[in-house]
Amino acid sequence: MLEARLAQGNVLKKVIDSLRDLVNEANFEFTPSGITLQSMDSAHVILVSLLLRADGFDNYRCDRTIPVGINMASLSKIIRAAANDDAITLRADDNGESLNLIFEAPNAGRVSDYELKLMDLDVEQVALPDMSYDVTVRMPSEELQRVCRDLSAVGESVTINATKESINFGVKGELGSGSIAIRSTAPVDKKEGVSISMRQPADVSFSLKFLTQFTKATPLSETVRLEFSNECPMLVEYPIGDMGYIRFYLAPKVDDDDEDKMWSVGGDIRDMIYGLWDTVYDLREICRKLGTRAGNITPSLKKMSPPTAYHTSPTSAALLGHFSLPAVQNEPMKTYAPNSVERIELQKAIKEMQATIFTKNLAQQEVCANHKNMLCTYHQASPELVNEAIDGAMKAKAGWEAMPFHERAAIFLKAADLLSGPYRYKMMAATILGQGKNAWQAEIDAAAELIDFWRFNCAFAAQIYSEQPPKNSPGTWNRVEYRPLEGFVVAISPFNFTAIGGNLSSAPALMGNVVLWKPSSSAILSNYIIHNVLMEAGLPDGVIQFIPGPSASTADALLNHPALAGVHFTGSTDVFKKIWKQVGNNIDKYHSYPRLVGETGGKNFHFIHESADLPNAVYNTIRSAFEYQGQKCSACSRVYVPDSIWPQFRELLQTELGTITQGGAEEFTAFSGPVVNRAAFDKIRSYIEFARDAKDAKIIAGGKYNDSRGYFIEPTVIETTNVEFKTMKEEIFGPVLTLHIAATGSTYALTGSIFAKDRNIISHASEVLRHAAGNFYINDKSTGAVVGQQPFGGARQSGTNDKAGSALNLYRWVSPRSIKESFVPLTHWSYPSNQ
Ligand SMILES: NC(=O)c1ccc[n+]([C@@H]2O[C@H](COP(=O)([O-])OP(=O)(O)OC[C@H]3O[C@@H](n4cnc5c(N)ncnc54)[C@H](O)[C@@H]3O)[C@@H](O)[C@H]2O)c1
Ligand SMILES: N[C@@H](CCC=O)C(=O)O
Repeated sequence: MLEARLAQGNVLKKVIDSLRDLVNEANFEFTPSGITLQSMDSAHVILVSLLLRADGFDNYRCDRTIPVGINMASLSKIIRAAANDDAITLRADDNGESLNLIFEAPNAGRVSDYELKLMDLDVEQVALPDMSYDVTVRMPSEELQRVCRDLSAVGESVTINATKESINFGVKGELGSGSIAIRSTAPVDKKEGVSISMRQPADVSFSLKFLTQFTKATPLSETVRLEFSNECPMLVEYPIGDMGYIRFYLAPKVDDDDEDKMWSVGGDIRDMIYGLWDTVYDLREICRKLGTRAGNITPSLKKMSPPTAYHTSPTSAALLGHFSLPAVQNEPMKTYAPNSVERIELQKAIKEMQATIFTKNLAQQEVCANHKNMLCTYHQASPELVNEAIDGAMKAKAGWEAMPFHERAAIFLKAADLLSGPYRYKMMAATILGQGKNAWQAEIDAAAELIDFWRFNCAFAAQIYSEQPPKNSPGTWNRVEYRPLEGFVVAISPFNFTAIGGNLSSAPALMGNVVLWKPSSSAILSNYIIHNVLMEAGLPDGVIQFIPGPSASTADALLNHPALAGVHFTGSTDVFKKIWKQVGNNIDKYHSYPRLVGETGGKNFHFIHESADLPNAVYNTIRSAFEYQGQKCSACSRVYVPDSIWPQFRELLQTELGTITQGGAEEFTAFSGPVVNRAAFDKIRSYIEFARDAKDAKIIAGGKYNDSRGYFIEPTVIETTNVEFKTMKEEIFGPVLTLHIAATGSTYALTGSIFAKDRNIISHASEVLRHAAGNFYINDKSTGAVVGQQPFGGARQSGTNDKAGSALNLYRWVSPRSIKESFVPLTHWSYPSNQ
């Protein structure tokens, strides 16, 4: 139910008058806090936004949001019947079928009652970014009206620029040209006169027709505010007393020669606004690239509505029950067999992504199976922007920390369901195209594992929160509270698992931390989709800040900040060591000791005993070494085969490798695909060439590569007689396997497998290899850990072994507080022994 009364009904008349020619049909929203309207013209050149606050009405009551679809011409006809000094009352029922307009003469001698039929409109709403512009001008609204009227006589478009002294309007047309300069007469903080504030110059060009139409709002306000930056929609705002405003946004004129320019999208204001959102994290960076200045959209940070006020309202933080989470199960995996529904849906998603995402310019993430195509354009954060993102996260911290656990968990459980359902194929398509996985590998990673991370982590977190001291002395109550860390957590993720990006960022967030997430430049699109899914699931703005950027400078900005409380890293050993050293060097700067969690490289082994089931050992070795082109940290890259079974092992391996198919995203039957990028291709190739030239090694399978279309490298097997051979020790991270007949130790200790039937051997190997692998397999391949089944992580140079997908990992993101409460007051300070 809405009832809104305005004694000065004339204001409403003027509002409708100013909108009449610009808006045909629109949804007004009547909300408890006021009336709003947003409308865009059909050509998407202008956007109108109206706000009338509830407290500006003499009487206002609205219990819930009611969208009211109105034909403006009809409304305008009715409202014209109100005299200028009439009071106007608007009344609408919840059913939204009609709107009553009641006009009362001042002495109540006349009361007119009209009923306007409402429409059911499906109108697109655009979320408007809160940006600040390079130039802000406040001037008398009549002056702007005059400028538009005068210049319209000469031409159709107006150029506007400003100096500190004046704002200048110029026009050119068939009959000649003209210009008007309006001088600055007042300081910026004064309401009268003309004031100009300028961060940097801007020179913009707009349609005069629309600008002139905007000036129909002149009777509403003595002043008007113009805000503009190059290549951005201009804002023209007429305040409506203290009650609200009418804002007009106008797309700049498009220069036809300029089609390749990022924002010259046919002058479409909707696309521009979406563009602003898309780039909200790094707008200034793009602008710098474009040689333009779009002012400082304060990145994601402004996008943040004020943090949800859990911390300000004691009742909203009340937890009035111990909620059991829904039981969690591993995500059932789909098979992608020929003609299955999932195969058809995934093929469709891959096609759609290829059709809509490839761009011809500013490309950064390639399609690795066809590197001429770019998967997405993305923009990199500058160090200043990273600092703003940190500030934004820190602003969101209090509200997030205070949100009860079951509310936080609900967000991640919902994200899991969104990914299991509507986002599954889109996420997989981005992983397939951008990171070079085939359907099954993408299913394992981008669907199942990430869903499992989100669901199981909620269950692990619930288990942690329920762990309480087992004992209480008489008259006391002991409790433990699992506080998030003081400061922010940095997540730095690798290219090779979409799920890892999602877990690195969301595990600390689930425990109440705010997170700055720097994704890998080779996994941008899939990781961006993860962020979108989390936002759609209800993650409050600012809690996880997604900040793609150049590795070193972004990491520097993050790691040098005094509020750094933790690093959740997965990637290569060298990079993690660098991070560790950097944190060590900065130790005096930080407010606390940052937690360092890093899962890093591996040199994973298959140990084949002569009692092994040979085909099982060979097939598992092929899967582990060559699925996803050996680009799993767990991939087998060295195999020990005793002399006695070597000929049979070798023969079967070579025969099977001869049947392996290789291809790109759409080739569902291909077992093997491309490696991720040029750097990986070159690195792997150099190892193959090293082996080809070596005296103590020979290539016994594969060894060819081709980067003419995508980064393809054949599954390659090197046999060596040197147990210390380079490819036996260094992580190659590609489809290259080295075989030797004797085992040796390694600085890495991530995964490893023993293949044997002899139980004594299995038992003995498990014993002696205890520290050789954080994930140890018996008669199974060294890859493919499943969340909730085999917590994952390695030791030695392979990482801190904090076991992703387990409670062990989540413990790293909390700082427990022990609380003891005494119920019985002391009656004296002395102890009995003092008597
Ligand atoms: N142990 C595990 O659980 C696990 C899982 C997946 C991948 N990995 C390892 O990751 C590596 C492959 O992934 P990758 O190529 O993306 O790794 P990488 O080390 O090149 O990059 C990982 C992340 O670190 C960032 N980075 C690069 N240089 C940096 C610097 N100087 N400071 C801070 N950050 C920097 C990258 O931009 C990326 O986001 C392999 O070594 C693999 O074994 C390990
Ligand atoms: N957890 C994955 C590896 C992740 C690293 O790339 C596996 O067990 O294969």
